[in-house]
Amino acid sequence: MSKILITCAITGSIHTPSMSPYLPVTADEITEHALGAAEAGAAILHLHARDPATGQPSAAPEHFMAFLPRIKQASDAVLNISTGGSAVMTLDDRLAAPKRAEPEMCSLNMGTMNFALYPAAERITEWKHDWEKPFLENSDDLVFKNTPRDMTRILTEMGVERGARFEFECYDVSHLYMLRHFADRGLVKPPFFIQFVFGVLGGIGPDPENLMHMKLIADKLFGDNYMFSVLAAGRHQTPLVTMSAAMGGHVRVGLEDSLMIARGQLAKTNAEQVVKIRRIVEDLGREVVDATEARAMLGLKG
Ligand SMILES: C[C@H](N)CC(=O)CC(=O)O
Ligand SMILES: [Zn+2]
Repeated sequence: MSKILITCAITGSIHTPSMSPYLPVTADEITEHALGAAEAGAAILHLHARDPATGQPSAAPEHFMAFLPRIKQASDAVLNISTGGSAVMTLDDRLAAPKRAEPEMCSLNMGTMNFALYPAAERITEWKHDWEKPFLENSDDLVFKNTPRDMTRILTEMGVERGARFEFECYDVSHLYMLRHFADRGLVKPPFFIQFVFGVLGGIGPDPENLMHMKLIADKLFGDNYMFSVLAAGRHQTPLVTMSAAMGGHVRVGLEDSLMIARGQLAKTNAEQVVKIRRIVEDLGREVVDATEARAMLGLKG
């Protein structure tokens, strides 16, 4: 089986500080977690920022620039900056930091969808910050917006104008057809790095049959011109990313996607999840690629 690419998503914009004392929030914490994940074998670091005082998801370029140069200086890992940000942010907000940082890679969510986080609120009894409870509870009426016009703008301003390549986040089969549409329009060039996303309430369910189906349709739409990776939320993370590795795919882990390292046990670092998945994929006979190989595989600007 081919070599395997590990992505680590360091902090995200879904989990909140009251869910885990180990969620990195400050620039120091995000830098430390990112370097630890890279050291453990993650070739790509997927990055969001937070307000260091409150832990609230932030689009502010200064919050990103407080850790990006430090990570870049200390590691050759590929930096992948989110353009998804958080569903409560405008597109201008979401693009501010990526346009400022001009990274090699950005994420791109391939559609508009419900993004329900409120079930998580029901498990929390003590809140660290006032913003957390309303943020989670109001997600029952939250829409993550990425219309074809929004996606065209992101592809143009980050891809065409700044040379970034993309982690295409596909939360459903329909998102694969949307990517095909943009490929037919020549706005994206192969090889396509497609992240199958499972377990977000509003997207496709975290079932192995859905992973098989997503791959079946991606094979049909993109032939050999794509690589797939899998991420899955919470307790679905290890089973589904392991399945991806067994199917010849790539994997994404990190505290953005799951706060756990085992049933009922919080992960203390992002690196712990990278070490765990690395052991599993190497036991499956896969060879983990480093950042240089990842750049060659994905055709990054370096
Ligand atoms: C489910 C993940 N939060 C997908 C994600 O990482 C989206 C993005 O940042 O653009
Ligand atoms: Zn993200």
